[in-house]
Amino acid sequence: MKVLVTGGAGYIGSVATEILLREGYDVLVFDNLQQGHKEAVSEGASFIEGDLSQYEQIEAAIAGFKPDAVMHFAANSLVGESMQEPFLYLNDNVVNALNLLKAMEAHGVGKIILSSTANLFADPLKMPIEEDERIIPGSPYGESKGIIERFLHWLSITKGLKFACLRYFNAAGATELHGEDHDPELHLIPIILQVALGQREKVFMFGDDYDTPDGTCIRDYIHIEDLISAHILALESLDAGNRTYNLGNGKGFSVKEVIEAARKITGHPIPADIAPRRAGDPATLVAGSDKIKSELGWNPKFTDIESIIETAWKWHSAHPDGYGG
Ligand SMILES: NC(=O)c1ccc[n+]([C@@H]2O[C@H](COP(=O)([O-])OP(=O)(O)OC[C@H]3O[C@@H](n4cnc5c(N)ncnc54)[C@H](O)[C@@H]3O)[C@@H](O)[C@H]2O)c1
Ligand SMILES: O=c1ccn([C@@H]2O[C@H](COP(=O)(O)OP(=O)(O)O[C@H]3O[C@H](CO)[C@@H](O)[C@H](O)[C@H]3O)[C@@H](O)[C@H]2O)c(=O)[nH]1
Repeated sequence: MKVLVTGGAGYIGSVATEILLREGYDVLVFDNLQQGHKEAVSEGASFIEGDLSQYEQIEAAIAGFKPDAVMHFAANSLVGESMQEPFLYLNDNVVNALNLLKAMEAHGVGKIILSSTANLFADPLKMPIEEDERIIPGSPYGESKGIIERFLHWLSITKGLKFACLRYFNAAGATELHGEDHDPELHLIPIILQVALGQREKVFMFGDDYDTPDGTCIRDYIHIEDLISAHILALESLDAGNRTYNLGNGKGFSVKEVIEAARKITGHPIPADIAPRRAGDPATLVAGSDKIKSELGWNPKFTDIESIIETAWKWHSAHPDGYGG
C-alpha cells in the first residue's frame, strides 16, 4: 500500500515513516521543512519539499505518487503560539488541509488519517476523556483541528471519503533513529532534557495554581511508537468504517512529576522555577482510550512516564544537537 505522509520530516511524521517502511508500506513524505528536517526522513522513503498552502504542489505530488491513503501530520501545532497568532491556525491549518483534501478528491484518494488533538477538550465533563466528550476547543489550534474533523465528516457523507481522526494527547519519547527536534523547542520533555544536557539553565513550570493536586498541569504522555501503531491499525480498519479515537495512556502526570521522573533518569538536579500560566492550557487532560483497545486491539507498550522519558533521554544524549549534530 502506498501512503503519503504530510509532515513526515517532523517529530511524529518521521516515526510514522520509519514504522510504515518497516512494515512494508511504500512512503512519500511531503514537507516544507518549516519545522522538519530532511535528515529525519528515513532512507527508503521518497521525499518532496513542498508546501500545502500551494495547491499545485500537493496536487502534483499526489498525481505523481498515486497514494492509496494519506497520513496528515503537517500543521502548525503549538497551543501557546495559537493564542498569539490565531490566523496561522484558523486560516493556515484549515486552508492547507482543504488543499490536501481537494487534491485527494481530484485524484481519487479515498483514505486519510488525521492528527487531531486533546486540545478539543478544554472543559471536559468527565476524566478520563472519552470520544463522546463535548468538544470545546482550548485554543485556535484546537479549533482548527475540530474544523478539519468536520470536513472529514462531510466529505465522507458527500464523497465517500474514509477517515480516522486520532486525537493525540501528548506525544513523547523517541525511537533509536528519530526524536524531537524543534527550533525553538517549546515542549516540556525536550526542554527538561536540554537542561539535563547543560544546554539550558532551568525549566520554567507554567503555573502552579491549577486545580490539580500539586498545582501544575496534568497531561497524558503517549509514546510515539504506540501512537503510530494506532495509526496503522486505524488505516487497516478503514474499509470497515470511519474511526475517531482518543489516544493516550489513561494516566496523567503533572509538570512537577515529569520533572521528578527526568531527575531520576538523568541523574541531573534539573532546576525548575514557577512562571505564569501559558494561555490556552487546560488544567488536566487524560485520555480514555478503551474504544481503540476494544475495537482494534491496540495495546500500548509504554505505559509509565519513566520508560517514555528514558527513550527520549537516549535519543537526546546521542543527538545533543538534534538532527544538526
Ligand atoms: N506533538 C504532540 O504532542 C501532538 C499532540 C496532538 C496532535 N499533534 C499533531 O500531530 C501532528 C505532528 O506534530 P509534531 O509534533 O510532529 O509536529 P512537527 O512540527 O514536528 O511536525 C510537523 C511537520 O509538518 C511540516 N509542515 C508544517 N506546515 C507545513 C506545510 N504548510 N506544508 C508542508 N509541510 C508542513 C513541518 O515542517 C514539520 O516537519 C500535528 O498535526 C500536530 O497538530 C501533535
Ligand atoms: O517550558 C515548559 C513547556 C511546557 N510546560 C507545560 O507542560 C505541559 C505540556 O506542554 P507541551 O509539551 O508544550 O505540550 P502541550 O502544550 O500540552 O501540547 C502538546 O499536546 C497537545 C495535546 O494535548 C497537542 O495538541 C499539541 O500539538 C502538543 O504540542 C503543559 O501543561 C505546559 O504548560 C511547562 O510548564 N514549561
